[in-house]
Amino acid sequence: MAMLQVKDFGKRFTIHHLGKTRQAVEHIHFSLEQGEFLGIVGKSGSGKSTILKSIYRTYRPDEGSIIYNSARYGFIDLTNATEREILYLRKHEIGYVSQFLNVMPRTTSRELVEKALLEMGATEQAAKIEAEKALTHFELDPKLWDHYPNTFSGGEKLRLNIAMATVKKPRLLLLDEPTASLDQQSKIKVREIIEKLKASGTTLVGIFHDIEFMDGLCDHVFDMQFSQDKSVKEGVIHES
Ligand SMILES: Nc1ncnc2c1ncn2[C@@H]1O[C@H](COP(=O)(O)OP(=O)(O)OP(=O)(O)O)[C@@H](O)[C@H]1O
Repeated sequence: MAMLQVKDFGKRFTIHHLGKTRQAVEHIHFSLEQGEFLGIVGKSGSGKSTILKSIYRTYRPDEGSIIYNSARYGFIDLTNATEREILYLRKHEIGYVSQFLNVMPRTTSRELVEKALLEMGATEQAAKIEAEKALTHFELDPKLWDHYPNTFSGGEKLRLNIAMATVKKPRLLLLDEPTASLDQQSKIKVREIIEKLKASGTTLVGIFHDIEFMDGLCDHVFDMQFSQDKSVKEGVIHES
C-alpha cells in the first residue's frame, strides 16, 4: 500500500482585501511507496509549496484527500486529521524543511537538535552524542553550537533546520528548497543524508530549483505544468 496518496487535491486562498478567492492548485494526484522520492517541479507561483504545506497541514486543504500511512494511526487523511493527530505526526513521523527557521526562542542550536532527538525517545546521553554528530556533519561551526540561531546566516539556519529534521529519521520528509542558500559542499552533505534516509525507508517529497541536485535522487518527477491540465486525469509523473 502507498505511503502517501494525494487524490484530486485542491487549495484556494481567500484574498480578504479584494473579497475574492484564488485557486492556487487543483486536481493534484500522485502516489508514493515507502522509500520513494518525488520531486515537484514547475514555474514560480504554480503551487509547489502549497502542496507541501498542505501535506504538513500548515495550510488546510479545501478539496480532495491526502492519505498518509502512519505508524501510529494507520491510514489517515491529513486533510481532516485532528490538530492533536497532526501535532503527534509532526513530532514523530513527518518532517518539514524550508529555507525559514521557525524555532523556540532563546534555545541554542545544540539544544534544538537534542530536543528533536529527545522527542523521538532518545536518552539524554544519546541525544547529546547524536546532536553533535549531526551538527558536525552539516559543518555548523562548533562556536555556534551554544548560540541562539536568530543571528545565524541564511545558510547556517538552513543547515540547522536540516539537522533538526533529519536526526529524527522521519517516516515522511517534506523538503521545500532545502538547498537554496547552500554552497556546493553543503549541498553534497544534504544529498548524502537524503540518500541515507531513503535507503532506511524514509519517503520524501521535495522541491528544488536546482535540477542538477535532483538528478539521480528522485524516483519520480511531478510536473506542475501538466498537473494543471484538466485533460490529464492523473497528473503526469515522469520516471526519472
Ligand atoms: N497564504 C497565501 N495567501 C494567498 N495566496 C497564496 C498564499 N500562499 C500562496 N499563495 C498563492 O498561491 C499560488 C501558489 O504559491 P506557491 O508558493 O505554492 O507557489 P510555488 O510554486 O511554490 O512558487 P515559488 O517557486 O515561487 O516558491 C501563488 O499564486 C501564491 O501567490
